[in-house]
Amino acid sequence: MSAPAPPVVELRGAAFGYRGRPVVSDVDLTVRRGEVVAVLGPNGSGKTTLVKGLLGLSEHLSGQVEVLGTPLARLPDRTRIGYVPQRHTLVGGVRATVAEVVATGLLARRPWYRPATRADREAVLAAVEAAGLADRARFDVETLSGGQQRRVLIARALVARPDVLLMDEPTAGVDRASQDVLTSVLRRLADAGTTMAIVTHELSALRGVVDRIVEVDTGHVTFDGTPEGYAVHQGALARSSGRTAAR
Ligand SMILES: Nc1ncnc2c1ncn2[C@@H]1O[C@H](COP(=O)(O)OP(=O)(O)OP(=O)(O)O)[C@@H](O)[C@H]1O
Repeated sequence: MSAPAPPVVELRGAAFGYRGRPVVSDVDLTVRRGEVVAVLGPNGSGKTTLVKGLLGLSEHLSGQVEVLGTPLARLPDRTRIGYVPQRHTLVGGVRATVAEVVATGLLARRPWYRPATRADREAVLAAVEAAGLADRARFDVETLSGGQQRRVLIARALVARPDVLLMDEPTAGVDRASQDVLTSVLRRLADAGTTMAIVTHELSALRGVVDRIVEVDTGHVTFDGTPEGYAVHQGALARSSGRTAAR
C-alpha cells in the first residue's frame, strides 16, 4: 500500500468562535493533498465558522491548527488557502471584466502598482478556463448569471494556485442548469488533484466529486468518513429515532 498523501490541513482539538465564545470545538480533522471533503450539517451548526477559522476570519480559541505543517498563526502566505465565500455574487457598482476580477486574486502576492507579468496573464487565463469561462473572459461580470459569477469567484480563488480551496455553498441559490455546470467544474478540479473542502447542503449535486464527508452538528464533528459510510450513519440515525430513512 502506498503512503498516505501529506496533510494540507490538520486540526487537533481545535475550537473556533467569535468574541472569545466557541461555536465549534474539539475538532480533529486532517485533510490530505488531493482529497475532496464535503462539510455537511444543519443550519447554524458551525460549518462556516470552522472554514473561516482556517482563514483567520473566525477566532482560533484553542487546540492546534496547521496548514502545510505550519501553525496557522505563523503561516507566512495566506494565498496558499483559496476561499470562495458563501452567497456571494459580484453585483455592485464596479464595472470589470471576468479576467480583471480573476486577476485581483493575484494581488495578495503582487502589489497593484507592479505591472502584471506574462506568467500572471497566463495564470488568469488558466483559472478562467478551469472555471469554464474561457468564452466569457472579456465580458463585464455584471452581464453574467449568478452561477457564472460564482464561477468567476472560483477562478479568482484558483488563480494564485492555492494548496487547498475552501468553498462555502458554491452550488446554493443558482438554477439547476447552472448547478450542473458548477458541479462539472468542481469535478474537473477534483480530477486534476485539487484539494478542496466544500461546505454544502446539496450533497446530491456533489455526488461523485467528494470522496469524504465531515458532518458538523451543534458545534462538533459527528461523522468523518466515506459517502457510503455516511449513508449508513444516516440510516442508523433515522432508525434510532424511529423514523424511516429518507430516500
Ligand atoms: N460573526 C459572528 N459573530 C458572532 N456569532 C456568529 C458570527 N457568525 C456566525 N455566528 C454564530 O455561529 C453559529 C454558527 O454559525 P455558522 O454560520 O458557522 O453555521 P453554519 O453551519 O455555517 O450555518 P448555515 O448552514 O446556515 O450557513 C450561529 O449561532 C451564528 O449565529
